[in-house]
Amino acid sequence: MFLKKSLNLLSNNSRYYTTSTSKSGVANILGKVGIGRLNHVAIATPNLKESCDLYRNVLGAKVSEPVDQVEHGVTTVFVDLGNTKIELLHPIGENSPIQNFLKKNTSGGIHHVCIEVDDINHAVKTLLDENIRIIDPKPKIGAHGKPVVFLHPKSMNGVLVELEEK
Ligand SMILES: C[C@@H](C(=O)O)C(=O)SCCNC(=O)CCNC(=O)[C@H](O)C(C)(C)COP(=O)(O)OP(=O)(O)OC[C@H]1O[C@@H](n2cnc3c(N)ncnc32)[C@H](O)[C@@H]1OP(=O)(O)O
Ligand SMILES: [Co+2]
Repeated sequence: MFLKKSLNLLSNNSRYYTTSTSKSGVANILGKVGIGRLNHVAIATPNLKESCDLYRNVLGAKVSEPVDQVEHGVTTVFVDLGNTKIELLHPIGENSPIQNFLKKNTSGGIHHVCIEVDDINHAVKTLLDENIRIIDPKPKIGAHGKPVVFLHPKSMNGVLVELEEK
C-alpha cells in the first residue's frame, strides 16, 4: 500500500485515494502537479575541484564553471549528461543547508533530485493541500534562473526533492 501510495504520488495522471482527507474534502489527490522530466541529480561534495576534475578529466564530461548561489548557501557546478545533469554542490559557509549532510556523509553523496513542474505555485498549493512538507513554500530563484522549492525528505520516502518550474 505504501509503495502504491508513493507511486501514485509521483504520477501526474493518476488519482489516488488516501485515508486522510485533503482540504477539498474526500481525498482526491494531486490533480495535476504537472510533474515533468528529471532536471538534475545533485551530489554534495567535500571537494568541488576534485569532483570537477573527476567528471571532466576522468569521465570526459562537459563541466561548467563553479557559480556561487549565495541565497542557497552553495556553490554549484553542472555536469552535462545530455538527457539530464549532475549538480555538484559545495557548501558556502557554516550555515549552508548542506553542512549537516556532509558531516554525516564525509565522502559526499547524492543530496537531492530535481524534477521539473509546469507551474510551481500550482504545485506548491496542490502539495500543501496534501500535507506534503515543503521546506519553504515561497519559491526561490534557483541555479537556472527559475523558481524552485524543496519537498522535505520525510514526505518523499527519504529523498529530498527539488521542484523547478519549466
Ligand atoms: C541551487 C539550487 C538549484 O539546484 O537550483 C539547489 O539545489 S540549492 C541546494 C541546497 N539547498 C537545499 O538543500 C535546501 C533544502 N534543504 C534543506 O533545507 C536542508 O538540507 C534539510 C532538508 C531541511 C535538512 O537539513 P539538515 O540536514 O540540517 O537537518 P537534519 O539533519 O535535522 O535532517 C532532518 C532529517 O532529514 C534527513 N535529511 C537531511 N538531508 C537529507 C537529504 N539530502 N536527503 C535525504 N534525507 C535528508 C536527515 O537524515 C534527518 O533525518 P532523520 O531525522 O531520520 O535523521
Ligand atoms: Co538543485
